[in-house]
Amino acid sequence: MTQAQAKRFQFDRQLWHRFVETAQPYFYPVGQKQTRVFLILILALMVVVVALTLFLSMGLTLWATAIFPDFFAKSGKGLVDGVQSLINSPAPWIGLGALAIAGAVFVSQRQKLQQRWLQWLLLGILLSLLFIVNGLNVILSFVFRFIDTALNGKDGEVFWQFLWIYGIVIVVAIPIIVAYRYLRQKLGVLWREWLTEHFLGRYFKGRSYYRLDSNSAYTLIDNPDQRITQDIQSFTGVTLDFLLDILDSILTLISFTAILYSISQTLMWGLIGYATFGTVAAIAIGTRLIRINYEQLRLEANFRYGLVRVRDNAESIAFYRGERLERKQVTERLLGAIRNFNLLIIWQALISLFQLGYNYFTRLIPYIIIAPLYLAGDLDFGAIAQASLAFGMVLSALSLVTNQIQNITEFAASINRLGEFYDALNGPGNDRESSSNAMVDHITTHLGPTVSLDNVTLSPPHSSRVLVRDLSLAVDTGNHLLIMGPSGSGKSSLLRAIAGLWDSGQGIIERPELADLLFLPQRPYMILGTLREQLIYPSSQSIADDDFLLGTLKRVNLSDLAERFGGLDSLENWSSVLSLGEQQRIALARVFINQPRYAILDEATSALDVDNEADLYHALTDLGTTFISVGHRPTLRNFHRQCLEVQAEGRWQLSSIQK
Ligand SMILES: Nc1ncnc2c1ncn2[C@@H]1O[C@H](COP(=O)(O)OP(=O)(O)OP(=O)(O)O)[C@@H](O)[C@H]1O
Repeated sequence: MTQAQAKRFQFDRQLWHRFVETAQPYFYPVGQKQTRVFLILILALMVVVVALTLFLSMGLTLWATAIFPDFFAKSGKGLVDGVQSLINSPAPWIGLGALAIAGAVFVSQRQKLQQRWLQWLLLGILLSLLFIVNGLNVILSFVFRFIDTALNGKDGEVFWQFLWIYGIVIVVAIPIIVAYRYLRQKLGVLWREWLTEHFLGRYFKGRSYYRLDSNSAYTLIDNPDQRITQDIQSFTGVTLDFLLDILDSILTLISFTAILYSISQTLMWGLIGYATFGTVAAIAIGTRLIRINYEQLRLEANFRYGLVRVRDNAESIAFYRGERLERKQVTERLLGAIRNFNLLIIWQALISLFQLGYNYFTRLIPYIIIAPLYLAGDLDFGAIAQASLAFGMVLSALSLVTNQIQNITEFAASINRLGEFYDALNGPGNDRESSSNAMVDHITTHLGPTVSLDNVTLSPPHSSRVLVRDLSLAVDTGNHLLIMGPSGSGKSSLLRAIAGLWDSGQGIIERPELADLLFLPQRPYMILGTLREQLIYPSSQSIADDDFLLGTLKRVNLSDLAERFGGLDSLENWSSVLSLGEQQRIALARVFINQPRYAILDEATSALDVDNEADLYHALTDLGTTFISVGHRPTLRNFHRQCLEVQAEGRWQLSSIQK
């Protein structure tokens, strides 16, 4: 593994940048220095939530005191006094000031936050619910303390009173907790939908899906499908989980550390030291897991793709009776995933060993420290249980990283996969730059009224082999060109260069906008959709009425097709229910329907009989479309005006065809 590769699997700045690049856009535009503003906005949101919760809890306490004055006078005196002194302190004014500042921060960013208010609102509600759940936990810790102490002191009245309070708190808490969980998932789903669209937009823009060449041995981006599906889903879900868990831990720390501090300072400081040690150790062990998790995601995706290929090529495999080899290949992919998984569970076991030791051992500590205080009469009985509860809460808050290290490393792996993908999608030619071909010049494409090539030398990607050297030709309107030559000489490659798919080499290609050209590739491509969508492809909206579509089917000799399958809106797996010749005729029908200025036909009639082929070429000539065809049959010469013969080692010969 190179040093650069090893760097992909560390907790470092690059991982942080990748995380921010992927996570931020849903909430705030990404760009230079924008992350700071984004973090300030999160802080402002927290300030709003804290201030509102402060006012809410003060208001609720005053309201409850007015309704149950006797109870609060007897049992809740401390709380009422606390709230009264809070009201008389500068806290409410500070709260109001903080609210105003936080509000101003949001207002100042309103333009950049356009269409992003829903996510901020949901995040705000989630944070508020989180605060409330935390507050309820603190109340419960006191309720139990009073229950235990009342039991120990045999005070029946107080005992029953607090049992009632417990019941009431639970009735309030359950719907809040359920709403909190629901909203957390809801925000995750909305975010996933947005982020997936965001990636899909880039994946299809500038033909990135082709440029990434994800099935090639040179690719940096394997299995984009898995990155767009599984990686994004886990990214959004886990980011929210972690964000809220971290905030929850901070709140728990603030509320329960105060309780713990009031019971025993030694216990609190010891705990903080212990948790710091645990976190550092967990990160050190966990770093190794990032790479293993990354590999696991890749190998699982390879395995799944192996099976998808079998499904897509079922008929060819069945003809060849290639089951044994296919099964062997799929099994090898499975074994690759299993081997890595075995490594993963060994490391997980090692981490569990550390985590369990860490967690079990600490359970004893509060008793060891608190019991002597109780036995000496310095603490009431309920304080022991409260101290253990507070200790447990603070410990779990401080041990977030230690306890979640496996999930964190899985998360880091998916951040890396998404980050790499994002970089590759955003930087045109990023992957090409890293290839050995980086020094080779590129063919330049200009827009012009007709197709012409000027001194074009063309090579396949990642190769120094020359397919054609210094080729110049012009295909003016109506001056149809036929390209011939031995198999593998570079005929289809020339078409790829005209389409802008390949640009390794030199020279200039002039062509109209791609929207004015229609390429029919060598292997007919049938989309997933209805017969109508099939015919109008690559247009996505209806560009012709039913009569025209049925007339075109007749023109390409498929007049019974619509009837055979139940109309233009019938849905089939067209690539398996149509013969190759029928698929080629559907592809030609697309030329009649879309009526491009140039049709580029790569052996597009190779599966048709000679008469059918002649009919279709005559119809194409009548249409007024200029065509460039690649083919082997000598009869094709009858329909073209010039012929390019591609020969070995980059040589070629251009001649006009005399009628
Ligand atoms: N993605 C690729 N990377 C590297 N080389 C490629 C790639 N695709 C095709 N080639 C090579 O480029 C050469 C030209 O391929 P091309 O498809 O243009 O041949 P062709 O003349 O159209 O052949 P045929 O008549 O058999 O369709 C072939 O030797 C092929 O192996």
